[in-house]
Amino acid sequence: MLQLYTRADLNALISIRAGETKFGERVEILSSTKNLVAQFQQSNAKYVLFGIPEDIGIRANHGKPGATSAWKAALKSLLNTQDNAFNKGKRLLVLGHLDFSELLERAASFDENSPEYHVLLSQLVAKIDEEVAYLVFQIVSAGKTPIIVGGGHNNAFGNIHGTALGKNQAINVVNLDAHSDFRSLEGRHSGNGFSYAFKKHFLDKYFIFGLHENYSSKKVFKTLDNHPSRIRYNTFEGIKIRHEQGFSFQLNTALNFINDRPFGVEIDCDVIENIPSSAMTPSGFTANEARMFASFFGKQKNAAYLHLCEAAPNPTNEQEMYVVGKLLSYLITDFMRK
Ligand SMILES: N=CN[C@@H](CCC(=O)O)C(=O)O
Repeated sequence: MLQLYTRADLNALISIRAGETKFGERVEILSSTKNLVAQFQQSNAKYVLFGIPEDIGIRANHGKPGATSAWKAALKSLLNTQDNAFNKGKRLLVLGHLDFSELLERAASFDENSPEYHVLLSQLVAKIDEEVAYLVFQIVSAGKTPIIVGGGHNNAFGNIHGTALGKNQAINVVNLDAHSDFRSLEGRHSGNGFSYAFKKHFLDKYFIFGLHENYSSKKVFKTLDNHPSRIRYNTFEGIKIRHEQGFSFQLNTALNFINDRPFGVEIDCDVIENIPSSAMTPSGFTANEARMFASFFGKQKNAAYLHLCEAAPNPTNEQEMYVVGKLLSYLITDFMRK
């Protein structure tokens, strides 16, 4: 269920300072969930931000839980950036979050040792898919660009589905990720959002940017290689370790591949070095390279949404919450820059 935020909710997160205006003081909000599409249409904001604090898809994919806390960290950090000529709060409508606490409770009640455990979790993920897709559809059909903070990468499926319905056509996606998330159609989880979207014809062309060569199976590579006109990828090792390809050149290669129709922009934080996530890595793109990616694709006319997912800061660790919040807030504001 969509949980809207009031001005008071946002103000409680903002450190107001005399003589300065914080980004959060300028963002738009909504006061009712009625007629969302009409309300979005009336808004002057180009972007609509919402969170998906859940990690059920990650659990269903045998991953390390914890992605529920990224949204809280991101929102606080974003609202406290400065509002200025570069960084304009009025361009963003902060909607709220999809509240899946009931599903999270159900997931926590399942017996991890039961042979049915992952199947039951997948069924909950399919419910999350429906709500994500419906909300994204409403935002996109009102002509706005959703910015979504997860949550697991399972939510790519709802994003692609909702955007395709809102645009009345299959869409393309560029995904900055160590993994393709193109696993088998074995029940929904965070490792198969793109394969399901492809199978259901919501996803036309898919470019994976920065795959880690050690973490995709032969089977997955074979599946990706089976669709050369619709699926392309480069690898982190090819770009950053062996220097076979330049980062900027690859940004343009990916854009040329996906720019023939609206495209989604996905960033899985497990591609960024030392960021707490289900598949945290000491070797990956830097925060600045992820920022370049968000900025580069955010500027494109066909950019239809931004999804930041899989960051999993420990909510009791202030330092982790601070670092992840700041990273996500940079990525959001880079994407929004003109
Ligand atoms: N979305 C992530 N997908 C990775 C899982 C990484 C992990 O959580 O360990 C995958 O399926 O391989």
